[in-house]
Amino acid sequence: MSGTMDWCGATRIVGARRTTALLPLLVLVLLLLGTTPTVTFSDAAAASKQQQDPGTVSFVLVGATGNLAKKYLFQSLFDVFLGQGRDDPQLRVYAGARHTKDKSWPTIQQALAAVKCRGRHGDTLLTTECDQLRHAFAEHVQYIQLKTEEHYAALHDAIAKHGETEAARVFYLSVPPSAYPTIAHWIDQSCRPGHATPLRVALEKPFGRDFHSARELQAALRTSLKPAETMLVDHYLGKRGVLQIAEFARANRRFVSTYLRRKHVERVEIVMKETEDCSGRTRFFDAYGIVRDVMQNHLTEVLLLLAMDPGVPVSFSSKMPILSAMLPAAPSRAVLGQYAGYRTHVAHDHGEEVDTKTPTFAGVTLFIDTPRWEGTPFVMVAGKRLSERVAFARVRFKQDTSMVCTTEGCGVHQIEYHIQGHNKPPCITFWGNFPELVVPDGWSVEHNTTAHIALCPGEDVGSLSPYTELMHALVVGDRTKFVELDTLLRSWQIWTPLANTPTTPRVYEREEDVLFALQPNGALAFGDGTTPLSMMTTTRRGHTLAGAGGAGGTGGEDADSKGKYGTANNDRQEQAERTQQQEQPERGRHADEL
Ligand SMILES: O=P(O)(O)OC[C@H]1O[C@@H](O)[C@H](O)[C@@H](O)[C@@H]1O
Repeated sequence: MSGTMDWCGATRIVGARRTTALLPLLVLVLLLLGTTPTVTFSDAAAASKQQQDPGTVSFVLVGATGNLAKKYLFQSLFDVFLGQGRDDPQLRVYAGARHTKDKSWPTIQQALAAVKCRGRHGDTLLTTECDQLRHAFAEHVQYIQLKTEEHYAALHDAIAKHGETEAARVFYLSVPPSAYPTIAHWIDQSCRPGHATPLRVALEKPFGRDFHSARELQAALRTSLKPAETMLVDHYLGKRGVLQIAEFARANRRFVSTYLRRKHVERVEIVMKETEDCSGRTRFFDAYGIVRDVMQNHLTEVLLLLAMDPGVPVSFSSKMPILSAMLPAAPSRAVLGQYAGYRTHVAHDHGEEVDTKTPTFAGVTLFIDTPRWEGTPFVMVAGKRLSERVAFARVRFKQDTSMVCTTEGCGVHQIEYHIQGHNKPPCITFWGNFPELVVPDGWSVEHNTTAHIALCPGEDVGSLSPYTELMHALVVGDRTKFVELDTLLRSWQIWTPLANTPTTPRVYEREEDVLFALQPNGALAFGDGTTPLSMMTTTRRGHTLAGAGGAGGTGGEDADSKGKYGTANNDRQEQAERTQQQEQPERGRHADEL
Protein backbone atom coordinates (compact mmCIF):
# COMPACT_ATOMS: atom_id res chain seq x y z
CA MET A 1 0.00 0.00 0.00
CA SER A 2 1.40 3.42 -0.86
CA GLY A 3 1.24 6.41 1.38
CA THR A 4 1.97 10.07 0.96
CA MET A 5 3.90 11.85 3.58
CA ASP A 6 3.94 15.52 4.20
CA TRP A 7 7.04 17.18 5.54
CA CYS A 8 6.00 16.80 9.17
CA GLY A 9 5.87 13.11 8.60
CA ALA A 10 2.12 12.54 8.75
CA THR A 11 1.42 9.62 6.46
CA ARG A 12 -1.81 9.41 4.58
CA ILE A 13 -2.64 6.18 2.83
CA VAL A 14 -3.61 6.64 -0.78
CA GLY A 15 -3.19 4.82 -4.04
CA ALA A 16 -3.68 1.14 -3.45
CA ARG A 17 -7.14 1.42 -1.92
CA ARG A 18 -8.27 3.75 -4.64
CA THR A 19 -7.11 1.34 -7.32
CA THR A 20 -8.95 -1.54 -5.65
CA ALA A 21 -12.15 0.49 -5.46
CA LEU A 22 -11.93 1.24 -9.15
CA LEU A 23 -11.46 -2.36 -10.23
CA PRO A 24 -15.13 -3.45 -10.42
CA LEU A 25 -15.90 -0.30 -12.36
CA LEU A 26 -13.10 -1.03 -14.77
CA VAL A 27 -14.35 -4.59 -15.31
CA LEU A 28 -17.86 -3.30 -15.93
CA VAL A 29 -16.61 -0.78 -18.48
CA LEU A 30 -14.62 -3.49 -20.26
CA LEU A 31 -17.67 -5.77 -20.32
CA LEU A 32 -19.88 -3.02 -21.73
CA LEU A 33 -17.30 -2.24 -24.36
CA GLY A 34 -17.09 -5.89 -25.20
CA THR A 35 -13.32 -5.84 -24.87
CA THR A 36 -13.06 -8.66 -22.36
CA PRO A 37 -11.06 -11.42 -24.07
CA THR A 38 -13.02 -14.59 -24.74
CA VAL A 39 -11.44 -17.55 -23.05
CA THR A 40 -12.05 -20.78 -24.93
CA PHE A 41 -11.99 -24.21 -23.32
CA SER A 42 -8.75 -25.17 -25.03
CA ASP A 43 -7.10 -21.91 -23.92
CA ALA A 44 -8.20 -22.61 -20.39
CA ALA A 45 -6.99 -26.21 -20.55
CA ALA A 46 -3.66 -25.11 -21.98
CA ALA A 47 -3.37 -22.41 -19.34
CA SER A 48 -4.10 -24.83 -16.56
CA LYS A 49 -1.63 -27.35 -18.00
CA GLN A 50 0.96 -24.63 -18.13
CA GLN A 51 0.12 -23.75 -14.56
CA GLN A 52 0.70 -27.35 -13.56
CA ASP A 53 4.01 -27.55 -15.34
CA PRO A 54 6.10 -24.42 -15.04
CA GLY A 55 8.96 -26.40 -16.58
CA THR A 56 12.63 -26.33 -15.76
CA VAL A 57 15.26 -23.66 -16.12
CA SER A 58 18.59 -25.13 -17.22
CA PHE A 59 21.22 -22.96 -15.59
CA VAL A 60 24.73 -23.53 -16.94
CA LEU A 61 27.50 -22.06 -14.85
CA VAL A 62 30.59 -21.82 -17.04
CA GLY A 63 33.66 -21.33 -14.86
CA ALA A 64 32.12 -23.15 -11.89
CA THR A 65 35.46 -23.73 -10.17
CA GLY A 66 36.43 -20.02 -10.27
CA ASN A 67 36.43 -17.48 -7.46
CA LEU A 68 33.22 -15.76 -8.39
CA ALA A 69 31.32 -19.04 -8.44
CA LYS A 70 32.77 -20.14 -5.11
CA LYS A 71 32.17 -16.83 -3.36
CA TYR A 72 28.86 -15.72 -4.80
CA LEU A 73 27.25 -17.66 -7.58
CA PHE A 74 26.50 -21.01 -5.91
CA GLN A 75 25.23 -19.22 -2.81
CA SER A 76 23.00 -16.98 -4.91
CA LEU A 77 21.64 -19.91 -6.87
CA PHE A 78 20.87 -21.58 -3.55
CA ASP A 79 19.07 -18.40 -2.39
CA VAL A 80 16.96 -18.55 -5.54
CA PHE A 81 16.32 -22.27 -4.98
CA LEU A 82 15.16 -21.56 -1.41
CA GLY A 83 12.80 -18.85 -2.57
CA GLN A 84 11.09 -20.94 -5.24
CA GLY A 85 7.40 -21.63 -4.97
CA ARG A 86 5.41 -24.48 -6.40
CA ASP A 87 4.47 -22.45 -9.47
CA ASP A 88 8.03 -21.49 -10.31
CA PRO A 89 10.05 -23.45 -12.83
CA GLN A 90 12.46 -25.77 -11.13
CA LEU A 91 16.14 -25.09 -11.32
CA ARG A 92 18.59 -27.57 -12.79
CA VAL A 93 22.19 -26.43 -12.50
CA TYR A 94 24.95 -27.63 -14.80
CA ALA A 95 28.28 -26.69 -13.24
CA GLY A 96 30.88 -26.55 -15.99
CA ALA A 97 34.65 -26.16 -16.05
CA ARG A 98 37.47 -27.08 -18.39
CA HIS A 99 38.78 -30.03 -16.44
CA THR A 100 37.45 -33.53 -16.03
CA LYS A 101 34.99 -34.25 -13.26
CA ASP A 102 37.47 -35.87 -10.90
CA LYS A 103 39.60 -32.71 -10.93
CA SER A 104 36.82 -30.12 -10.67
CA TRP A 105 34.11 -31.78 -8.65
CA PRO A 106 35.79 -31.56 -5.21
CA THR A 107 36.00 -27.75 -5.55
CA ILE A 108 32.35 -27.55 -6.53
CA GLN A 109 31.33 -29.87 -3.71
CA GLN A 110 33.12 -27.61 -1.26
CA ALA A 111 31.22 -24.63 -2.57
CA LEU A 112 27.92 -26.51 -2.35
CA ALA A 113 28.64 -27.62 1.20
CA ALA A 114 29.35 -24.03 2.22
CA VAL A 115 26.05 -22.46 1.08
CA LYS A 116 23.98 -20.96 3.89
CA CYS A 117 20.26 -20.76 4.51
CA ARG A 118 19.66 -17.03 4.67
CA GLY A 119 17.08 -14.43 3.76
CA ARG A 120 13.35 -14.58 4.27
CA HIS A 121 13.23 -18.22 3.21
CA GLY A 122 16.29 -19.37 5.05
CA ASP A 123 16.70 -17.39 8.26
CA THR A 124 14.07 -19.21 10.26
CA LEU A 125 15.05 -22.75 9.25
CA LEU A 126 16.43 -25.22 11.77
CA THR A 127 19.89 -26.60 11.11
CA THR A 128 18.50 -29.98 10.12
CA GLU A 129 16.01 -28.40 7.73
CA CYS A 130 18.77 -26.33 6.19
CA ASP A 131 20.95 -29.42 5.80
CA GLN A 132 18.12 -31.18 3.99
CA LEU A 133 17.63 -28.25 1.65
CA ARG A 134 21.34 -27.95 0.98
CA HIS A 135 21.32 -31.61 0.12
CA ALA A 136 18.27 -31.20 -2.12
CA PHE A 137 19.96 -28.32 -3.91
CA ALA A 138 23.14 -30.34 -4.47
CA GLU A 139 20.95 -33.01 -6.11
CA HIS A 140 19.98 -30.39 -8.68
CA VAL A 141 23.61 -29.68 -9.57
CA GLN A 142 25.49 -31.84 -12.01
CA TYR A 143 29.01 -31.51 -13.34
CA ILE A 144 29.71 -31.13 -17.01
CA GLN A 145 33.10 -30.68 -18.61
CA LEU A 146 33.05 -27.67 -20.95
CA LYS A 147 36.27 -27.32 -22.85
CA THR A 148 35.37 -28.04 -26.47
CA GLU A 149 32.42 -27.70 -28.80
CA GLU A 150 31.76 -31.44 -28.38
CA HIS A 151 31.32 -30.83 -24.66
CA TYR A 152 28.63 -28.24 -25.42
CA ALA A 153 26.92 -30.74 -27.71
CA ALA A 154 27.07 -33.29 -24.90
CA LEU A 155 25.54 -30.74 -22.54
CA HIS A 156 22.71 -30.21 -25.02
CA ASP A 157 22.06 -33.96 -25.05
CA ALA A 158 22.23 -34.14 -21.25
CA ILE A 159 19.59 -31.40 -20.96
CA ALA A 160 17.36 -33.12 -23.53
CA LYS A 161 17.72 -36.45 -21.73
CA HIS A 162 15.79 -35.13 -18.75
CA GLY A 163 12.79 -34.85 -21.04
CA GLU A 164 11.47 -31.81 -19.16
CA THR A 165 9.76 -28.77 -20.58
CA GLU A 166 12.55 -26.25 -20.69
CA ALA A 167 11.31 -22.85 -19.51
CA ALA A 168 14.66 -21.18 -20.30
CA ARG A 169 18.29 -22.05 -20.90
CA VAL A 170 20.67 -19.74 -19.08
CA PHE A 171 24.45 -19.58 -19.40
CA TYR A 172 26.48 -17.59 -16.90
CA LEU A 173 29.95 -17.03 -18.34
CA SER A 174 32.25 -16.55 -15.38
CA VAL A 175 35.36 -16.79 -17.53
CA PRO A 176 37.83 -14.29 -19.01
CA PRO A 177 36.08 -12.10 -21.64
CA SER A 178 38.57 -13.24 -24.30
CA ALA A 179 36.76 -16.58 -24.18
CA TYR A 180 33.28 -15.09 -24.77
CA PRO A 181 33.22 -15.25 -28.60
CA THR A 182 34.32 -18.90 -28.78
CA ILE A 183 31.90 -20.03 -26.09
CA ALA A 184 29.08 -18.03 -27.69
CA HIS A 185 29.85 -19.75 -31.00
CA TRP A 186 29.74 -23.20 -29.40
CA ILE A 187 26.47 -22.40 -27.65
CA ASP A 188 25.00 -21.20 -30.93
CA GLN A 189 26.22 -24.17 -32.93
CA SER A 190 25.77 -27.02 -30.50
CA CYS A 191 23.80 -26.02 -27.44
CA ARG A 192 20.91 -23.85 -28.54
CA PRO A 193 17.56 -24.70 -26.97
CA GLY A 194 14.47 -25.26 -29.13
CA HIS A 195 12.68 -22.23 -30.61
CA ALA A 196 10.12 -22.02 -27.84
CA THR A 197 12.76 -21.81 -25.14
CA PRO A 198 14.49 -18.49 -24.49
CA LEU A 199 18.29 -18.47 -24.39
CA ARG A 200 19.99 -16.06 -21.98
CA VAL A 201 23.75 -15.62 -21.81
CA ALA A 202 25.06 -13.55 -18.91
CA LEU A 203 28.49 -11.96 -19.34
CA GLU A 204 30.63 -10.51 -16.57
CA LYS A 205 32.64 -7.30 -16.76
CA PRO A 206 35.00 -6.06 -18.08
CA PHE A 207 33.40 -5.89 -21.50
CA GLY A 208 36.21 -4.19 -23.41
CA ARG A 209 38.63 -1.58 -22.12
CA ASP A 210 37.47 1.24 -24.40
CA PHE A 211 34.93 1.94 -27.11
CA HIS A 212 36.80 0.15 -29.90
CA SER A 213 37.62 -3.03 -28.01
CA ALA A 214 34.05 -3.22 -26.67
CA ARG A 215 32.68 -2.78 -30.21
CA GLU A 216 34.94 -5.53 -31.50
CA LEU A 217 33.77 -7.87 -28.76
CA GLN A 218 30.17 -6.97 -29.50
CA ALA A 219 30.66 -7.69 -33.21
CA ALA A 220 32.26 -11.04 -32.40
CA LEU A 221 29.30 -12.00 -30.22
CA ARG A 222 26.64 -10.79 -32.65
CA THR A 223 27.53 -13.54 -35.12
CA SER A 224 26.37 -16.11 -32.54
CA LEU A 225 23.92 -14.43 -30.19
CA LYS A 226 20.96 -12.09 -30.74
CA PRO A 227 20.97 -8.87 -28.67
CA ALA A 228 18.01 -10.21 -26.68
CA GLU A 229 20.06 -13.24 -25.72
CA THR A 230 22.96 -11.36 -24.12
CA MET A 231 22.67 -9.95 -20.61
CA LEU A 232 25.62 -7.95 -19.31
CA VAL A 233 26.19 -8.21 -15.60
CA ASP A 234 26.87 -5.14 -13.49
CA HIS A 235 26.53 -6.24 -9.90
CA TYR A 236 25.65 -2.68 -8.83
CA LEU A 237 22.31 -3.16 -10.59
CA GLY A 238 21.53 -5.90 -8.07
CA LYS A 239 22.32 -3.79 -5.01
CA ARG A 240 19.36 -2.78 -2.87
CA GLY A 241 20.74 0.74 -2.55
CA VAL A 242 20.82 1.08 -6.33
CA LEU A 243 17.48 -0.59 -7.00
CA GLN A 244 15.80 1.84 -4.60
CA ILE A 245 16.61 4.81 -6.84
CA ALA A 246 14.19 3.75 -9.58
CA GLU A 247 11.62 2.42 -7.10
CA PHE A 248 11.53 5.77 -5.34
CA ALA A 249 11.27 7.65 -8.63
CA ARG A 250 8.45 5.41 -9.84
CA ALA A 251 6.37 6.15 -6.76
CA ASN A 252 7.34 9.84 -6.80
CA ARG A 253 7.12 10.70 -10.47
CA ARG A 254 5.65 14.14 -9.91
CA PHE A 255 8.15 15.05 -7.23
CA VAL A 256 11.10 13.78 -9.23
CA SER A 257 10.14 15.40 -12.49
CA THR A 258 9.27 18.71 -10.82
CA TYR A 259 12.21 19.12 -8.46
CA LEU A 260 15.02 16.94 -9.71
CA ARG A 261 15.98 19.22 -12.57
CA ARG A 262 18.37 22.03 -13.36
CA LYS A 263 16.05 24.74 -12.05
CA HIS A 264 16.39 23.43 -8.49
CA VAL A 265 19.45 21.18 -8.44
CA GLU A 266 22.86 22.71 -7.87
CA ARG A 267 24.75 19.49 -8.53
CA VAL A 268 24.53 15.73 -8.24
CA GLU A 269 27.34 13.79 -6.56
CA ILE A 270 27.95 10.09 -7.08
CA VAL A 271 30.60 8.79 -4.73
CA MET A 272 32.20 5.39 -4.22
CA LYS A 273 35.07 5.24 -1.78
CA GLU A 274 37.00 2.12 -0.90
CA THR A 275 39.56 1.50 1.81
CA GLU A 276 41.09 -1.49 0.02
CA ASP A 277 44.20 -1.07 -2.07
CA CYS A 278 45.04 -3.02 -5.24
CA SER A 279 47.75 -5.34 -3.97
CA GLY A 280 47.38 -8.82 -5.39
CA ARG A 281 45.20 -7.69 -8.28
CA THR A 282 47.27 -5.13 -10.13
CA ARG A 283 47.74 -7.52 -13.04
CA PHE A 284 44.11 -6.74 -13.79
CA PHE A 285 43.82 -3.29 -12.28
CA ASP A 286 46.89 -1.76 -13.85
CA ALA A 287 45.51 -2.42 -17.33
CA TYR A 288 42.21 -0.75 -16.44
CA GLY A 289 42.45 1.91 -13.73
CA ILE A 290 39.65 3.35 -11.66
CA VAL A 291 37.80 5.06 -14.53
CA ARG A 292 37.30 1.84 -16.48
CA ASP A 293 36.97 -0.32 -13.38
CA VAL A 294 34.04 1.41 -11.67
CA MET A 295 33.08 4.69 -13.35
CA GLN A 296 32.27 3.54 -16.87
CA ASN A 297 29.99 0.86 -15.46
CA HIS A 298 28.81 0.93 -11.82
CA LEU A 299 28.70 4.68 -11.30
CA THR A 300 27.37 5.43 -14.77
CA GLU A 301 24.46 3.07 -14.08
CA VAL A 302 23.74 4.96 -10.86
CA LEU A 303 23.84 8.25 -12.76
CA LEU A 304 21.40 6.92 -15.35
CA LEU A 305 18.91 5.82 -12.71
CA LEU A 306 19.04 9.27 -11.13
CA ALA A 307 18.83 11.22 -14.37
CA MET A 308 16.32 9.21 -16.38
CA ASP A 309 12.70 10.18 -16.80
CA PRO A 310 10.87 8.84 -13.76
CA GLY A 311 7.75 8.06 -15.79
CA VAL A 312 9.25 5.25 -17.83
CA PRO A 313 10.39 1.80 -16.73
CA VAL A 314 14.11 1.11 -16.45
CA SER A 315 15.12 -0.13 -19.89
CA PHE A 316 17.21 0.58 -22.95
CA SER A 317 14.66 3.24 -23.96
CA SER A 318 14.93 5.11 -20.69
CA LYS A 319 18.72 4.97 -20.43
CA MET A 320 19.70 5.65 -24.03
CA PRO A 321 18.32 9.23 -24.28
CA ILE A 322 20.39 10.21 -21.24
CA LEU A 323 23.52 8.48 -22.53
CA SER A 324 23.07 10.04 -25.97
CA ALA A 325 22.84 13.49 -24.40
CA MET A 326 25.87 13.04 -22.13
CA LEU A 327 28.97 14.98 -23.06
CA PRO A 328 32.19 12.93 -23.22
CA ALA A 329 34.20 12.76 -19.99
CA ALA A 330 36.87 15.37 -20.62
CA PRO A 331 40.36 15.26 -19.09
CA SER A 332 39.97 19.00 -18.42
CA ARG A 333 37.05 18.26 -16.09
CA ALA A 334 38.79 15.48 -14.19
CA VAL A 335 41.29 15.02 -11.38
CA LEU A 336 43.23 11.78 -11.14
CA GLY A 337 45.28 10.31 -8.30
CA GLN A 338 47.35 7.25 -7.50
CA TYR A 339 47.88 6.07 -3.93
CA ALA A 340 51.44 6.04 -2.65
CA GLY A 341 52.57 2.43 -2.62
CA TYR A 342 50.65 1.47 -5.74
CA ARG A 343 53.88 1.11 -7.72
CA THR A 344 55.24 -1.23 -5.09
CA HIS A 345 52.12 -3.35 -5.38
CA VAL A 346 52.47 -3.42 -9.17
CA ALA A 347 56.15 -4.33 -8.93
CA HIS A 348 55.32 -7.13 -6.51
CA ASP A 349 52.49 -8.56 -8.64
CA HIS A 350 54.40 -8.21 -11.93
CA GLY A 351 57.76 -9.28 -10.56
CA GLU A 352 59.43 -6.15 -11.93
CA GLU A 353 59.35 -2.36 -11.65
CA VAL A 354 56.73 -0.78 -13.93
CA ASP A 355 56.49 2.93 -14.66
CA THR A 356 52.76 2.99 -14.14
CA LYS A 357 50.52 6.04 -14.32
CA THR A 358 47.29 4.15 -13.77
CA PRO A 359 44.87 6.18 -11.64
CA THR A 360 43.45 4.62 -8.49
CA PHE A 361 41.41 7.75 -7.74
CA ALA A 362 39.29 9.98 -9.97
CA GLY A 363 36.91 12.89 -9.68
CA VAL A 364 35.07 13.76 -12.90
CA THR A 365 32.34 16.25 -13.81
CA LEU A 366 29.81 15.11 -16.37
CA PHE A 367 27.07 17.06 -18.09
CA ILE A 368 23.82 15.92 -19.66
CA ASP A 369 22.68 18.11 -22.50
CA THR A 370 18.92 17.88 -22.09
CA PRO A 371 16.40 20.60 -21.15
CA ARG A 372 16.04 18.93 -17.75
CA TRP A 373 19.73 18.71 -16.85
CA GLU A 374 21.62 21.14 -19.05
CA GLY A 375 24.42 22.83 -17.08
CA THR A 376 23.93 20.73 -13.92
CA PRO A 377 27.22 19.16 -12.86
CA PHE A 378 27.13 15.44 -12.13
CA VAL A 379 30.31 14.95 -10.13
CA MET A 380 31.59 11.39 -9.83
CA VAL A 381 34.22 10.37 -7.33
CA ALA A 382 35.80 6.97 -6.87
CA GLY A 383 39.01 5.84 -5.27
CA LYS A 384 40.99 3.05 -3.70
CA ARG A 385 42.73 3.24 -0.32
CA LEU A 386 40.66 6.12 0.97
CA SER A 387 39.50 6.76 4.52
CA GLU A 388 36.22 4.86 4.46
CA ARG A 389 34.20 2.38 2.47
CA VAL A 390 31.00 4.04 1.38
CA ALA A 391 28.91 4.57 -1.73
CA PHE A 392 26.11 7.08 -2.16
CA ALA A 393 24.51 9.51 -4.56
CA ARG A 394 23.56 12.96 -3.38
CA VAL A 395 21.37 15.62 -4.96
CA ARG A 396 22.27 19.08 -3.66
CA PHE A 397 19.63 21.76 -4.14
CA LYS A 398 20.20 25.40 -4.96
CA GLN A 399 20.06 27.65 -1.95
CA ASP A 400 17.66 30.12 -3.50
CA THR A 401 15.10 27.49 -4.30
CA SER A 402 12.03 28.31 -2.26
CA MET A 403 10.92 24.74 -2.05
CA VAL A 404 13.98 23.78 -0.05
CA CYS A 405 14.03 26.80 2.26
CA THR A 406 12.02 26.97 5.46
CA THR A 407 10.94 30.08 7.33
CA GLU A 408 14.12 29.61 9.39
CA GLY A 409 16.23 30.01 6.29
CA CYS A 410 18.09 27.85 3.84
CA GLY A 411 20.38 25.29 5.37
CA VAL A 412 21.79 22.27 3.63
CA HIS A 413 19.09 20.84 1.45
CA GLN A 414 19.78 17.59 -0.18
CA ILE A 415 18.65 14.07 -0.84
CA GLU A 416 21.10 11.29 -0.19
CA TYR A 417 20.64 7.84 -1.70
CA HIS A 418 22.75 5.65 0.54
CA ILE A 419 24.05 2.64 -1.37
CA GLN A 420 26.46 1.01 1.05
CA GLY A 421 28.84 1.65 3.91
CA HIS A 422 28.73 2.80 7.52
CA ASN A 423 26.95 -0.47 8.33
CA LYS A 424 23.65 1.18 7.51
CA PRO A 425 20.87 -0.30 5.42
CA PRO A 426 20.21 1.54 2.17
CA CYS A 427 17.72 4.38 2.65
CA ILE A 428 16.98 7.70 0.99
CA THR A 429 17.47 10.58 3.40
CA PHE A 430 15.99 14.04 2.95
CA TRP A 431 17.31 17.24 4.47
CA GLY A 432 15.12 20.26 3.84
CA ASN A 433 11.59 21.36 3.34
CA PHE A 434 10.31 18.98 0.73
CA PRO A 435 6.73 18.87 -0.38
CA GLU A 436 4.71 15.67 -0.33
CA LEU A 437 6.62 12.49 -0.87
CA VAL A 438 5.00 9.17 -1.65
CA VAL A 439 6.15 6.20 0.41
CA PRO A 440 6.54 3.33 -2.05
CA ASP A 441 4.83 0.01 -1.35
CA GLY A 442 6.51 -1.92 1.42
CA TRP A 443 8.87 0.92 2.39
CA SER A 444 9.07 2.45 5.82
CA VAL A 445 9.53 5.98 7.08
CA GLU A 446 12.28 6.69 9.57
CA HIS A 447 12.10 9.95 11.51
CA ASN A 448 15.03 11.42 13.27
CA THR A 449 14.60 15.08 13.99
CA THR A 450 12.10 17.28 12.25
CA ALA A 451 14.87 18.21 9.86
CA HIS A 452 15.67 14.72 8.62
CA ILE A 453 13.56 11.97 7.31
CA ALA A 454 14.46 8.78 5.53
CA LEU A 455 12.50 6.44 3.30
CA CYS A 456 13.77 2.89 3.55
CA PRO A 457 12.94 0.05 1.22
CA GLY A 458 11.62 -3.09 2.85
CA GLU A 459 13.56 -6.26 2.48
CA ASP A 460 12.60 -8.09 -0.70
CA VAL A 461 12.92 -11.72 -1.52
CA GLY A 462 16.16 -12.05 -3.38
CA SER A 463 17.64 -8.86 -2.04
CA LEU A 464 20.20 -10.68 0.06
CA SER A 465 23.10 -9.92 -2.15
CA PRO A 466 23.37 -8.29 -5.54
CA TYR A 467 24.16 -11.63 -7.13
CA THR A 468 21.01 -13.22 -5.71
CA GLU A 469 19.01 -10.41 -7.21
CA LEU A 470 20.74 -10.94 -10.57
CA MET A 471 20.44 -14.74 -10.50
CA HIS A 472 16.74 -14.41 -9.84
CA ALA A 473 16.42 -11.90 -12.68
CA LEU A 474 18.24 -14.29 -15.01
CA VAL A 475 15.96 -17.16 -14.10
CA VAL A 476 12.79 -15.13 -14.68
CA GLY A 477 14.18 -13.16 -17.64
CA ASP A 478 14.09 -9.68 -16.11
CA ARG A 479 16.36 -7.62 -18.35
CA THR A 480 15.98 -4.41 -16.33
CA LYS A 481 18.75 -5.53 -13.97
CA PHE A 482 21.25 -6.03 -16.80
CA VAL A 483 23.12 -3.74 -19.13
CA GLU A 484 22.28 -3.72 -22.83
CA LEU A 485 25.17 -3.96 -25.28
CA ASP A 486 24.19 -0.75 -27.07
CA THR A 487 24.02 1.32 -23.90
CA LEU A 488 27.34 -0.14 -22.83
CA LEU A 489 28.92 0.96 -26.10
CA ARG A 490 27.54 4.45 -25.71
CA SER A 491 28.90 4.57 -22.18
CA TRP A 492 32.33 3.59 -23.50
CA GLN A 493 32.07 6.43 -26.03
CA ILE A 494 31.59 8.84 -23.16
CA TRP A 495 34.44 7.48 -21.05
CA THR A 496 37.04 6.60 -23.69
CA PRO A 497 38.41 10.16 -24.14
CA LEU A 498 39.33 10.30 -20.46
CA ALA A 499 40.32 6.64 -20.04
CA ASN A 500 42.66 6.71 -23.04
CA THR A 501 44.33 10.08 -22.38
CA PRO A 502 47.75 9.66 -20.78
CA THR A 503 47.96 11.56 -17.52
CA THR A 504 50.21 11.90 -14.52
CA PRO A 505 48.07 11.25 -11.48
CA ARG A 506 48.70 13.05 -8.19
CA VAL A 507 50.21 10.67 -5.66
CA TYR A 508 48.23 10.56 -2.42
CA GLU A 509 49.28 9.35 0.99
CA ARG A 510 45.92 10.11 2.55
CA GLU A 511 42.49 11.12 1.37
CA GLU A 512 43.13 14.78 2.19
CA ASP A 513 45.72 14.86 -0.60
CA VAL A 514 43.07 14.33 -3.25
CA LEU A 515 40.34 16.65 -2.02
CA PHE A 516 39.23 18.86 -4.86
CA ALA A 517 37.01 21.75 -5.78
CA LEU A 518 34.45 22.27 -8.51
CA GLN A 519 35.12 25.36 -10.62
CA PRO A 520 32.23 27.38 -12.10
CA ASN A 521 32.96 25.95 -15.57
CA GLY A 522 32.67 22.37 -14.32
CA ALA A 523 36.41 21.74 -14.15
CA LEU A 524 37.84 20.15 -11.01
CA ALA A 525 41.00 21.21 -9.20
CA PHE A 526 42.93 19.60 -6.38
CA GLY A 527 43.41 21.58 -3.19
CA ASP A 528 46.67 22.01 -1.34
CA GLY A 529 45.96 19.26 1.18
CA THR A 530 44.93 21.67 3.93
CA THR A 531 41.98 23.58 2.52
CA PRO A 532 38.74 21.66 2.98
CA LEU A 533 37.41 21.19 -0.50
CA SER A 534 35.78 17.98 -1.45
CA MET A 535 32.27 16.63 -1.58
CA MET A 536 33.49 13.10 -1.07
CA THR A 537 33.41 13.44 2.71
CA THR A 538 30.49 11.90 4.44
CA THR A 539 31.59 11.87 8.04
CA ARG A 540 32.97 15.31 8.71
CA ARG A 541 31.24 18.62 8.71
CA GLY A 542 32.82 21.60 7.05
CA HIS A 543 34.21 20.03 3.93
CA THR A 544 32.58 21.74 1.07
CA LEU A 545 33.03 22.41 -2.56
CA ALA A 546 34.66 25.75 -3.12
CA GLY A 547 32.10 28.22 -4.29
CA ALA A 548 29.20 25.90 -3.66
CA GLY A 549 28.12 27.64 -0.44
CA GLY A 550 26.68 26.01 2.63
CA ALA A 551 28.15 23.30 4.76
CA GLY A 552 28.81 20.15 2.81
CA GLY A 553 29.09 16.55 3.73
CA THR A 554 26.61 16.55 6.52
CA GLY A 555 24.74 13.54 5.26
CA GLY A 556 26.79 10.82 6.81
CA GLU A 557 27.38 12.69 10.01
CA ASP A 558 23.73 13.13 10.76
CA ALA A 559 22.74 9.77 9.49
CA ASP A 560 25.36 8.21 11.70
CA SER A 561 24.53 10.24 14.74
CA LYS A 562 22.97 8.58 17.74
CA GLY A 563 19.30 8.02 17.35
CA LYS A 564 19.16 8.02 13.58
CA TYR A 565 18.45 4.36 13.57
CA GLY A 566 17.95 4.26 17.33
CA THR A 567 14.26 3.61 16.94
CA ALA A 568 14.88 0.88 14.42
CA ASN A 569 12.97 -2.29 14.97
CA ASN A 570 14.64 -5.65 15.08
CA ASP A 571 14.11 -6.29 11.40
CA ARG A 572 16.00 -3.20 10.47
CA GLN A 573 18.72 -4.02 12.95
CA GLU A 574 19.07 -7.46 11.40
CA GLN A 575 19.11 -5.94 7.98
CA ALA A 576 21.91 -3.62 9.10
CA GLU A 577 23.86 -6.58 10.40
CA ARG A 578 23.39 -8.41 7.14
CA THR A 579 24.43 -5.27 5.30
CA GLN A 580 27.56 -5.26 7.43
CA GLN A 581 28.34 -8.83 6.45
CA GLN A 582 27.82 -8.05 2.79
CA GLU A 583 29.94 -4.96 3.06
CA GLN A 584 33.13 -6.87 3.54
CA PRO A 585 35.03 -5.86 0.44
CA GLU A 586 35.96 -8.57 -1.99
CA ARG A 587 39.03 -8.75 -4.09
CA GLY A 588 39.33 -10.08 -7.61
CA ARG A 589 35.68 -10.87 -8.00
CA HIS A 590 35.45 -10.57 -11.73
CA ALA A 591 35.90 -13.00 -14.50
CA ASP A 592 39.13 -11.47 -15.69
CA GLU A 593 40.75 -12.20 -12.39
CA LEU A 594 39.74 -15.80 -11.93
O1 LIG B 1 31.28 -2.06 -3.89
P1 LIG B 1 31.53 -3.48 -4.19
O2 LIG B 1 30.30 -4.30 -4.35
O3 LIG B 1 32.52 -4.11 -3.25
O4 LIG B 1 32.22 -3.50 -5.60
C1 LIG B 1 33.39 -2.78 -5.82
C2 LIG B 1 34.27 -3.54 -6.77
O5 LIG B 1 33.64 -3.54 -8.02
C3 LIG B 1 34.35 -4.26 -9.02
O6 LIG B 1 33.63 -4.23 -10.21
C4 LIG B 1 35.71 -3.64 -9.21
O7 LIG B 1 36.44 -4.43 -10.15
C5 LIG B 1 36.47 -3.59 -7.92
O8 LIG B 1 37.69 -2.89 -8.09
C6 LIG B 1 35.65 -2.89 -6.86
O9 LIG B 1 36.33 -3.01 -5.64
